[in-house]
Amino acid sequence: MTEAKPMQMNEPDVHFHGGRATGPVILDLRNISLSFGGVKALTDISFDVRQHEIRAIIGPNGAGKSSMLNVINGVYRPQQGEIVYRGQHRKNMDCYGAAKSGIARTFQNIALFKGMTVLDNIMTGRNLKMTSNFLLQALYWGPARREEIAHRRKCEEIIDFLEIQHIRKTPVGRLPYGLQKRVELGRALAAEPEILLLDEPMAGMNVEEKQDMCRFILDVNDQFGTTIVLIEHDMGVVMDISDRVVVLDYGCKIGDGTPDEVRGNPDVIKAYLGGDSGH
Ligand SMILES: Nc1ncnc2c1ncn2[C@@H]1O[C@H](COP(=O)(O)OP(=O)(O)OP(=O)(O)O)[C@@H](O)[C@H]1O
Repeated sequence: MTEAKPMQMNEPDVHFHGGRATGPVILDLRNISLSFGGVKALTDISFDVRQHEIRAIIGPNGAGKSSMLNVINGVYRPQQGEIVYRGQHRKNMDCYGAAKSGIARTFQNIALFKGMTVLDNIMTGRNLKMTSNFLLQALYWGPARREEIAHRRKCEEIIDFLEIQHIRKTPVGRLPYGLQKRVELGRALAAEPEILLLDEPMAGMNVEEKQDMCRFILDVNDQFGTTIVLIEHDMGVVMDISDRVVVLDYGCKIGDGTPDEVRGNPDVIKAYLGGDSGH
């Protein structure tokens, strides 16, 4: 994979959160409102994401977290507000366009091809990068063959990085849940995204699996320079790995800042302790 240039201390617009450097704003969500019929999923939400940042979105069930990720990757179009991505006002972008522009995501419920091997699942993440036409691919001839070899090499690099060499030929459906989540991360990484959206990457994992996943998220961010936006319910994980945290409740933003700032925010404490959110 292409390694990111290390962030220079004297670059303009470089910020430090918890000792790690983040760059200028890469994604700016301004006054986003989204409803489904009478249900207001998001009301006037604004926050930004800096390059190379690990940005968490937290909040009780039904707070609007997944809807927010779906707005970022073009699955939902908000009725109000604007999205500025890499300095450009993004209009009418669907999820294909978002993926093409460098935004990849994983899902709350694993969305892999269970009968296919780990390697083949990760290869599906390269689809957008494939340039040779269908006929050449079918004939497996010339440029198509060279291209496929290059894509496979990239996938093997990801497999090594995620330490899943031993299961590369195993059908995904036979793997334990924690490893399936890791394969899903691998598929998203295969697209070489600039921004990676992770929807509850640790859900359903045991402590050891969570530790592994945390390490991989930090390594992806560190070694490839990938900006990460994640939804996570495990507060220990969120507070440990995030640079900044945005807190939603009933579709409204009630907190935004460093883990320490958010931890001390009375509205956040009330949302988590005052209601029956179950967290
Ligand atoms: N496709 C949809 N159609 C109708 N209502 C929806 C849809 N998607 C989300 N909602 C509603 O929008 C609100 C926010 O839901 P969302 O799934 O974004 O919350 P969440 O914070 O991700 O919750 P959870 O932690 O339970 O995953 C909820 O009231 C939900 O019922």
